Order: sequence, then structure tokens, then C-alpha cells
Amino acid sequence: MEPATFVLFGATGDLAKRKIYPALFQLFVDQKLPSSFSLIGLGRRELSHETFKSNVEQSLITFSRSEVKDADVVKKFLRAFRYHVLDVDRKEDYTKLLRLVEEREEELNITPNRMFYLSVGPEFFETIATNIHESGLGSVDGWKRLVIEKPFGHDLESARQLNHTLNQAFDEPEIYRIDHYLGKPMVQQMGQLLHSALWEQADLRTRSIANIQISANETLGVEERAGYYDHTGAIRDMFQNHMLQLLMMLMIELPNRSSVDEVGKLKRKIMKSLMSLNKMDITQHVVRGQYGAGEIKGEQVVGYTDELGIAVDSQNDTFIAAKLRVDDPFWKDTPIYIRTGKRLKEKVTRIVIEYKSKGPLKDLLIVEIGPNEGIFFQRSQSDKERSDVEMSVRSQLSFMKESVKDAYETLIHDALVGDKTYFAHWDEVELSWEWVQPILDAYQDTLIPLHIYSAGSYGPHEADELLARDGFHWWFDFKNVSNNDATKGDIHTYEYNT
Ligand SMILES: NC(=O)C1=CN([C@@H]2O[C@H](COP(=O)(O)OP(=O)(O)OC[C@H]3O[C@@H](n4cnc5c(N)ncnc54)[C@H](OP(=O)(O)O)[C@@H]3O)[C@@H](O)[C@H]2O)C=CC1
Ligand SMILES: O=C1O[C@H](COP(=O)(O)O)[C@@H](O)[C@H](O)[C@H]1O
Repeated sequence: MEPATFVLFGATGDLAKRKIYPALFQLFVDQKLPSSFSLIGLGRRELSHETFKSNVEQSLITFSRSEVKDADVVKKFLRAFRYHVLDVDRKEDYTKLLRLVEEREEELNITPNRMFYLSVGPEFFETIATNIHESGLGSVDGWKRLVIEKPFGHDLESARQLNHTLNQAFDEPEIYRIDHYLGKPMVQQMGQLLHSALWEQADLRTRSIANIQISANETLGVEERAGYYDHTGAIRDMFQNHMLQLLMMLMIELPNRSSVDEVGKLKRKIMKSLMSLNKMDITQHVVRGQYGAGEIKGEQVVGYTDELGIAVDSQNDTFIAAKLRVDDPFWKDTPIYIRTGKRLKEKVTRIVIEYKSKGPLKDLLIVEIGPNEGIFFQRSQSDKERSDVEMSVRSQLSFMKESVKDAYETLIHDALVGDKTYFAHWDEVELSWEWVQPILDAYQDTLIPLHIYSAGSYGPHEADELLARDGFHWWFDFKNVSNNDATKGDIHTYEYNT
């Protein structure tokens, strides 16, 4: 792998501690970092190199997925780390940063390949990109790359504006937009696993699909992110990016497997084929919710507007469900239902493909993305009550060979080797915003009611009606789900109702 300097904006922040350092450490342990590697952490607070390193070490102890046992390994890893004080608005800080980066490149005798990772608030993205360009940090003989965290814009217009500014400093092939759902092992292996599953259940290959359901249900509430979340909501936080990416990743695999080289092109085609919603459709096809007080895993939790930092009269959405249609011969009769929300009954990200059938037995292909992973075939009796799911057969068709990797490990590694396959490309991002924008406008004009749902439920019952109108129901909204501690990854035991 080519040598590289990793310039990390936001090195003292939450994401760096929880995700970026543990991922880099794991890559180091797995010998997947360049042999000549330098990291320069940036933040406003004054820290010595040593204090910075010891903070990073602490974050490894707390968040690393493999136990940090060998002090020598950590010490070797931290040798690459330096800290530099930088305020994103102060141009002179970038000039000093350039000197430090060049010094380190000379010291290590490495080609100036620079990866700028923006783990800071989105309000800083444009300023930083511009200053990288103007300071000369981006004028390199080697490669330069910009890794950018979400959210990418607040709406269609701001996303276009942001992209325009970034393009003054970086070309599109140099911009790596992280969508951590694309780094999830199950999402990356979905194509391969789905096709081996369809090999086993060969008749499904030719059967028509009745509907598709994509759910990303969370038990967590807004946590400490009130400032961000209260003007973002479920639609911008999850739907516009992660949920639409899941949809694209699924649809490029059905009905036939596509070549990996074509991923970008196919995703664009899919987004273009999504039928856009007019005002009337939106009121009928989109359900918006906000959690009220309730009980999660036996504990009482407060409603959204009683959360710290949230306005008491906030009209922000913590839940969205939508019905999508695709203008394509294969998909034209197949509704796609997507939902995501906070403070729901269980933590699960799952895709259910329900096949058309004449009798009461329904054939389902289930892609479990997290916290459980695998592809299952299930033949189920479906009764009028949505939760009355009688499990007659459930067989695991495909499973992950390597399932423990964190999305950030994969994505940071891909960015270091210059593989953009699992990053969100501008066209997809723009098309996603284009699709979502009429819903944002409808929210703004209060055309869609905000339904309050009890924490610990599966969301507002209007989300059930969305499917019931078409003769369907959400699969696996179980009556009883016992979860263990969410912080340990939300492992469940399901109690099927028979
Ligand atoms: N945390 C998470 O779980 C996730 C975060 N993200 C995204 O990642 C990004 C970072 O989030 P997170 O780590 O949570 O945020 P934090 O608020 O925890 O950290 C922000 C970082 O930005 C630095 N910073 C703030 N203002 C300035 C400034 N004027 N000049 C230079 N540095 C500054 C802070 O350093 P200092 O205070 O030292 O200046 C700190 O290191 C955001 O875009 C967020 O949306 C995406 C997915 C999940
Ligand atoms: O990006 C985000 O994702 C998380 C959910 O991620 P998951 O990997 O646990 O499914 C969500 O909680 C957060 O609000 C959002 O910003």
C-alpha cells in the first residue's frame, strides 16, 4: 500500500474516539495500514503530542473491538501520531499545518499522499476544503483525497452548493463521502450472499415479488445529539442517506446479479427510476412520527420533547415510513416500504422480500443486516393480525464468513487504497436529495401530520395502515422481543407467536 499522511480534522471529537482510532488500530494490527503512515490530529484545544497520544490510547481501551493487551503494539501504533492546533477559520493555522505535514513526510521519507478526513460539523466542510486548497496543502505530487462525514447538505440546494465548493478544491474521484451503512459487512456481501441463497431456493428466482420492506429500527433516542438531531430528523439523518443506499444496494442485485464495476451506474439508474411523489402522494405515502414517553426494555423513557436540549414544542420527526414505487418493468407492481425510527421496540436493520403466493403461506427472503447477520428463507403463515406470524420454516441460507469487522475499518481501508465502490457518489447523493426534497417541502408546509408514537412500539399505527391499504403488513413486528443492553450491540431473542 502506498505511504500516506492522514490529516484528521476533529481529532478530539466523539466520532474520532469511538470509531476512527479503533478502526485505524485494527487495521494496524491486521497489517492493513501503509508501512509508512503518519497521522496528524487537529482540533482547537491545546494538547501536546503526548497528551493526544494518551487520549487516543484511552479511546482504544474503551472502544477497540479487540482487547488492547500488548502495550508495545499500541506504542508502535501511536508513533505515527502528532497533534496540531487548528481553528478551521484561521488561515495561518493551515500554513503551519502544511509545514508540519511536510516535515513529517521528509522525516519518514514518504511521498506526499494526503488523506484529509473531516470528522467535524458539516458547517465547516466548505471552509476547510477551501483552506486546504488555498494554503497549498492540497498541491501534492502524490494523491490527495477528501473523506467527508455525513450529513452531506441539509436539502437539495445546500447539497449542490456544498458539492460545488468542494469541487473547487477536490475533483469528484478524490471525494469519499462516508455512508457507514455501505461499510456494513452484510451490505457489502449482500449481492454474493443473496445469489447463493437464490441458488438454494431456485424457484424464487423466477417468482414475482409482492413487496419489499426495509426497516432500520432503533431503540436509542436522541442521546447527546439534540443540537444536531432536532434540525435534522429521521428523514435527513437516516432516510435520505442510509435507507436509500440500502434500497439501491438491494435493487442492483435483483433480478440479476450486476458487475461490481457497474455499481455507480446502476445506482444512478435506480434512483432515476424511483417515481417522484407529488403533494397528494406524499400525504398518502409518507408517515411522519415523533416518539412520546414509553417503555423500552423494561425502563421508562421520556418523550422526545422532554429530552435534554430539545424544544418543548419541537415538531421534528424521529420516525418516517414511506411507500416507494419504481418505474421499471420488473418492479412496476412491487411496492417498496421503508421505515426508520428512534425509540422503537427493537434494534434491527432488516430487508424482507415477500414473494407473491396464492394461499395463506407466504415465502419470505430475509436479509438481516444488523445486529444479527445472515440471509434466511422463511415460509410463514400470515394471519389478519399483523403480529400473528407463525413461523413454519426458517432456514439460514447464507451467512457471513467474516462478520466482526466494523464499517469504519472497511471504509477507511478502502479510502487509503483508493477504492470508492462503497462510498456515496455525488450523482446518487444528488438524486437522493431530489427524491426527498418534495417530502421536506411538505414537512415545511405542515402538509403531513406528525404522529406521536409510544416509545417501545413499532411506530405510529399509520405506518401499519400504509401497508394494510395494499393488503400487506410489516413482517416481524413481534409481540415479545427481549433485548439485552443496547450498548452491547442489541442482541435479541425473538419469541415467535404461534
Ligand atoms: N459521533 C457520531 O456518532 C457520528 C458523527 N458523524 C459526523 O461526524 C462529524 C463529527 O462528529 P462528532 O465527532 O460527533 O462531533 P464532536 O462535536 O464530538 O467533535 C467535533 C470536533 O470538531 C472540532 N472542532 C469544532 N469546532 C472547530 C473549529 N472551529 N476548528 C477546528 N476544529 C473544530 C472539535 O475539536 P475542538 O473542540 O478541540 O476544537 C472536535 O474535535 C459530524 O459531521 C457528524 O455529523 C457521523 C456519524 C456518526
Ligand atoms: O448515521 C446514523 O446511524 C445511526 C444508526 O446506525 P447503526 O449502524 O447503529 O444502525 C443512528 O443512530 C444515527 O442517528 C445516525 O446519525
